[in-house]
Amino acid sequence: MTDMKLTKAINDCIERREKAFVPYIMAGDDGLETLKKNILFLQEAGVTAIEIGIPFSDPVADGPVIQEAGERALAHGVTLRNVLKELASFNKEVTIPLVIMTYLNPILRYGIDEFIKDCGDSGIDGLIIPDLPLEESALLRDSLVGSGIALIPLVSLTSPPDRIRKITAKGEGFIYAVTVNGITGVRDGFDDDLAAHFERLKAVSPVPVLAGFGISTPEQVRTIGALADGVIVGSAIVDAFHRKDLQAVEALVKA
Ligand SMILES: O=P(O)(O)OC[C@@H](O)[C@@H](O)c1c[nH]c2ccccc12
Repeated sequence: MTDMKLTKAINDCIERREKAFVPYIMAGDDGLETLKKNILFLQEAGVTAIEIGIPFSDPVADGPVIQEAGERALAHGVTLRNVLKELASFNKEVTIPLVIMTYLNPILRYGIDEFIKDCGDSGIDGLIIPDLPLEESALLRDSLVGSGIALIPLVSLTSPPDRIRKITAKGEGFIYAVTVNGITGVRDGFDDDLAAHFERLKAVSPVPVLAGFGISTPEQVRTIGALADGVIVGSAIVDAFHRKDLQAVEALVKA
């Protein structure tokens, strides 16, 4: 599915010889009213799309910065349901694609069909569900047909070639290429083999390939961005918003 809004937005960047930049924010960190403010700020700064994290009690893939942001959001009573409702309230002001990142459990509790319908009303263009393996993805994939919402797969550094082929073949929106083994968070160095890994991924993927995990400085945005079609930055953005350091957010976008 290369005609989805999300894929188009990234392909437009590639055509302009730019890289896609997708920041991750924790929905409702420091209160649900920050959601609109942060999304409109990032849109104004020129990001390609935004990944909106839903706080969850058992965030197995998240490092400390995102875990703590999730705990703050949960303390403010933020749920998948009130995030979608809030997004729907200012949907018309948002022109860039929005992606929801959530673990599977909140979707199952919500009810799959109702969730997908509400995503449509809130202007959601993609889903990242880290604990939904390819083998189980039919669960959602079938209900998503015709919705225009992309199911974005994650590919890890250790995925063997055969699995990479299977995952990318079903890829929608973009491929989320995880650049480190382990949890999200700030990191100093990357695998020497990263360039070759991205070459292999881009060669088989029908949709753009974005790199995420451990990218936290403008310098890393440039070096890792050069290997992929763009980057996803989570912990560094979450941290900068929490410290109200909007200049740091902009520096990452501009890189
Ligand atoms: O925080 P980092 O290292 O910049 O990585 C991005 C990441 O935070 C974001 O995409 C994300 C947050 N939680 C996740 C869980 C799984 C996969 C991805 C994510």
